[in-house]
Amino acid sequence: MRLIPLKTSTQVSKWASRHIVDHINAFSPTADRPFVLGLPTGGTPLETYKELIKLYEAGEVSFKHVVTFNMDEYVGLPKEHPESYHSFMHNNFFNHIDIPKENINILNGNTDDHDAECRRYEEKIKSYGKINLFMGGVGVDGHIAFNEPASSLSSRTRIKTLTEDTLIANSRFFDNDVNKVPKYSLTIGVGTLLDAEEVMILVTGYNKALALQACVEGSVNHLWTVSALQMHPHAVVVCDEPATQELKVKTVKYFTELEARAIHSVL
Ligand SMILES: N[C@@H]1[C@@H](O)[C@H](O)[C@@H](COP(=O)(O)O)O[C@@H]1O
Repeated sequence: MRLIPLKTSTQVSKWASRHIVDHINAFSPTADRPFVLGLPTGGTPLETYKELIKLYEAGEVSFKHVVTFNMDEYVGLPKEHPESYHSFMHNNFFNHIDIPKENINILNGNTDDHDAECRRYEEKIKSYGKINLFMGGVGVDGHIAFNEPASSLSSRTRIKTLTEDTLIANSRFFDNDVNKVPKYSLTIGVGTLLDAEEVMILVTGYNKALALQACVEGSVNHLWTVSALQMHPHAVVVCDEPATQELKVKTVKYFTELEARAIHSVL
């Protein structure tokens, strides 16, 4: 695992966006050989999406031959609802770049047959071979996508019940009314995520410090599904200083020295 310990969340977004753009450009995608990018929602990646749009506008990257798969979607929330992950992704990213509509994949949380929809999603990912780079965030309780505590670390795309903690955390997007937050989601599994060629997780803020500790220093444990990243051959965790407050000084020093050049690139 690589840990990139940066100072601020702005640096995290600059590092992450540059990392994505460099990967896409190094891949030289074509219509027949697209770059496959996994994407998250949430507050954390918002700045990274803004940076990616800036890099697109500056002519540094094109998304014409990029295919995307989103991590998750609420069940039963109309696509047009302002807080659906469909709306989030279009408003904050897709509407501002040159990605063709047919290259965008988001789980349909409004189907009658959730299992069939999840199978379809897994098969569509497989039809491209693999996801080249999966970006993600992490929940306060260490969940990745909507793989809540005690999710199987070999899980695939499926329906999940959201925990009370997640309902409370996400109620900030629903008038602070926990009753308005959908109770279920469709989400890629931990196994689906681990199949990606590379996984990059963004962790910012004090409230994510325990999740970062579990991810980097804890043992692999289904109660902190983010810890499954330790099993991945190419996992990169990009964090700001507040998120490191539960890590050992030794851990932070170790990665800071190891990643001095990578850290310097955004200072
Ligand atoms: N399903 C999403 C996750 O993919 C996201 O990582 C998490 C944290 O969101 P935020 O970045 O807003 O803290 O929220 C939701 O639960």
